[in-house]
Amino acid sequence: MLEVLRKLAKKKAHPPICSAVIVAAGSARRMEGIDKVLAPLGELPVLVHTIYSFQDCPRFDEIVVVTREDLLVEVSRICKDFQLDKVSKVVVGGRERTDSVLAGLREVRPDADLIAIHDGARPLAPQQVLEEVVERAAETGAAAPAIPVTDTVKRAREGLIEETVDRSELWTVQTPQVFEAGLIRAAVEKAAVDGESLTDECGAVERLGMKVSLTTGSKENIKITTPFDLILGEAILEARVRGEL
Ligand SMILES: Nc1ccn([C@@H]2O[C@H](COP(=O)(O)OP(=O)(O)OP(=O)(O)O)[C@@H](O)[C@H]2O)c(=O)n1
Ligand SMILES: C[C@](O)(CO)[C@H](O)COP(=O)(O)O
Repeated sequence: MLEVLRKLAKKKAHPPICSAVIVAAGSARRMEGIDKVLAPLGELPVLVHTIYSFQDCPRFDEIVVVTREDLLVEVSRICKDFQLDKVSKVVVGGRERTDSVLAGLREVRPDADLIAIHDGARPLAPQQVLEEVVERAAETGAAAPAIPVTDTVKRAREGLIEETVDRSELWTVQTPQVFEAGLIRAAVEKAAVDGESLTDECGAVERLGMKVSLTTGSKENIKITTPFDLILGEAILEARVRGEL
């Protein structure tokens, strides 16, 4: 089935229509009271950096932003004020990540060939990461950026090491994760029906028994998870201004 879709996509005269769903409807429990998607990073809110990455990337035709109900008006205003004209919809997410992804998928244009799911809390994804992951997904149907684990990894219980885990096959996976439109819709809908709580969308596709290709991630593509990540984000932006990154 996937093979057939792939061949059909290749036959299309146009480059794949690509939509991005940016999920920003979380409650930022690990941020010690900071509303991370609206927190300032450099001169701009985190979410504006995130949306700009996709606005600037010629591969993307449309952006759907998923937000919390209490931020709907503010996020819609921000998209207008910053002239983020690829944003076609701003919609309300749900309690679990999967609910938010589903809410976004429902608003994606029906003729999209590829859909990228990206964390609103990843504001600094380099263009090269976006380009490569879209290109690979167009070839294989599913791709995600990742970086190899470099620390030694231990499995521990109650503060005591039980074993050293072989890290040679371990990767930390990032977003955007890009999929053929039919595949990601089917995978996330099934995860929701099954009540699966997933931390990323590759997980939903893996559960269908499908393979996801890894592409080159970036250490700059941090996820703002704790307040310390805002300090890291500022340092990355400053290094970019100095031309060091
Ligand atoms: N129900 C949810 C949960 C998460 N997200 C989004 O998924 C991304 C990655 O999630 P995470 O970093 O865990 O964000 P939060 O869920 O907000 O953080 P926490 O787990 O600390 O509460 C974020 O952009 C977040 O807004 C979402 O849209 N809807
Ligand atoms: C999707 C993700 O960013 C990939 O690394 C990550 O799994 C999100 O995890 P979180 O627990 O919701 O922060």
